[in-house]
Amino acid sequence: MTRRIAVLGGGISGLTAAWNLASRGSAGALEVVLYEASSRVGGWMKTHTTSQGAVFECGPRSLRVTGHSAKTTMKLVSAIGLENEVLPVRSSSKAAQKRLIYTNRTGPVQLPSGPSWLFRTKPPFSKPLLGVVLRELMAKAGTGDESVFDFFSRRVGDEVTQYLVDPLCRGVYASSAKTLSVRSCFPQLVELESKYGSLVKGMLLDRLNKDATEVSALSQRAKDERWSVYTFRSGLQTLPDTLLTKIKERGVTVKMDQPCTELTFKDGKAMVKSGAEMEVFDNVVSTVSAKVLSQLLCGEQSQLSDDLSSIPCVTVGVVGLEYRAGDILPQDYREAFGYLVPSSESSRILGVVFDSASFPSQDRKDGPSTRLTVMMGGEWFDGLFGDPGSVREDTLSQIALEELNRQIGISAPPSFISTAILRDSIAQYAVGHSAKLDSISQRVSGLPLSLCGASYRGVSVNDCVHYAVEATNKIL
Ligand SMILES: Cc1cc2nc3c(=O)[nH]c(=O)nc-3n(C[C@H](O)[C@H](O)[C@H](O)COP(=O)(O)OP(=O)(O)OC[C@H]3O[C@@H](n4cnc5c(N)ncnc54)[C@H](O)[C@@H]3O)c2cc1C
Ligand SMILES: C=Cc1c2[nH]c(c1C)Cc1[nH]c(c(CCC(=O)O)c1C)Cc1[nH]c(c(C)c1CCC(=O)O)Cc1[nH]c(c(C)c1C=C)C2
Repeated sequence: MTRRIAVLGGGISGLTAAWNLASRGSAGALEVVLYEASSRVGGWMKTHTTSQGAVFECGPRSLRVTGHSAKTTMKLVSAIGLENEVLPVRSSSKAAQKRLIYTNRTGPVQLPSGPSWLFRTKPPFSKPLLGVVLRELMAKAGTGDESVFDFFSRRVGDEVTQYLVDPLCRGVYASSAKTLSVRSCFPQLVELESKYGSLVKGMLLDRLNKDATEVSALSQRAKDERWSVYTFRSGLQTLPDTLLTKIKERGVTVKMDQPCTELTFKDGKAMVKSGAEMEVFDNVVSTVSAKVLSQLLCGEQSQLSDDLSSIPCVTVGVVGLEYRAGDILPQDYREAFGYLVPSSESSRILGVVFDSASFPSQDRKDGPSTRLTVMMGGEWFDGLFGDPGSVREDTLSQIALEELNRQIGISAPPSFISTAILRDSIAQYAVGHSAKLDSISQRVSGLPLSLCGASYRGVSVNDCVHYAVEATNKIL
């Protein structure tokens, strides 16, 4: 008998889920229907190409090659025939090595790299970092879920946490180290602490343990050629666009502009309502955000709905800028990845990506230019700019230009500006997140419902792909 499976959402998680079901399920055994609320696939993955050929990413701009979930993405990239479209950044390049932080006192300075940091005092730090390493080796392990800030202050002290760890939280979760749960945001580090008693010791010893994940030709190439991150020649949207074509070829029904408006369960079946239409399925894979899913469930699942609605998301403002000069950035850090601003600094922006440094081939084709992306808001969006629904895009781009002028002295007018307010775009794994996940998985266990997507176990594209494959493998 044919099993009917609904996938809710056509972002990278939903497309991967549909692809895995359609390519691994035996012929005729599964019927897969994907519901997408909007008129395009990709979700937050969205590329805009100007008429002069410059590529601007509205959401994600590069994918990591290290870690378990990165291998799952590279396997997918190979399986759908995109190997030749990959555009890597090598680890040896300045864009991979030079990541900067900005403080009002120092301006942009390079993040620690290499042994010289151990013995010399370099800004913004007040001492050489050798003392921090020794302290880390001796620090006591913590108990229970704690904030990223508490975990690192205990292990490496407040200064390194403030200038190194907190900016990283802003550059991945758009929020502060004080809000986020270390267990949910950096589970590998908590594991190293509990296994080895020290992160430094753990990182050194763990190198000896081989990752047993099957290595695809692409991840072998990434390893041999020492890639750091990658995108695709025409931008990241190549991935969802290609997945859409491939899932259609494999018989998946894709319902565009058809949001799921209600999800109910009866007698082991799931009923998906979209407007006036209702369809019955044997399983549903939800990849929409926890907040959206909580609104689709009706009265009988009120406790599950409450748990889901307690996983928040923040809004990020993204201002893409192009300048008609190759030397708009100061010489010292022109080739860097970009800079992040710690939460302790007064700044109306989170950080700036120097896109041209990582991917110069995506610059416009008719002469020199520089592409930058200013990221704004996150946890601080409403406090700085007001209600995301009422903020004007040109207000955000004006603030971005003012901060670029104040922070790194760029006063020239850009030749192109693209501004997007991405509402509720980055899930927040606050302290207590893992307890919420336990409660959610208990409540879901009796239902024909699988959950994946950025709300639960990783916000990166790699994690979204990895957990979509894992969730659908369980159904298969
Ligand atoms: C500014 C920004 C920068 C980022 N940078 C990076 C980066 O550099 N590298 C990286 O790895 N990650 C990055 N990320 C994170 C990553 O892009 C996202 O976490 C990931 O794309 C989420 O994918 P998803 O499919 O889980 O969810 P989404 O992209 O949110 O997809 C969900 C889909 O569901 C649809 N939908 C919503 N409601 C319904 C409904 N009722 N019925 C049907 N469909 C519905 C939506 O329209 C959407 O298409 C970034 C994110 C942002 C916002
Ligand atoms: C300033 C805001 C943001 C910038 N990027 C993001 C935000 C909120 C979102 C984001 N960036 C990355 C990821 C995926 C994480 C992963 O595990 O793969 C997400 C959700 C990638 C990333 N960006 C930075 C780091 C250190 C990472 C981790 C992976 C990697 O090493 O490449 C740093 C960084 N992000 C931004 C800037 C300006 C910046 C550093 C200079 C923008």
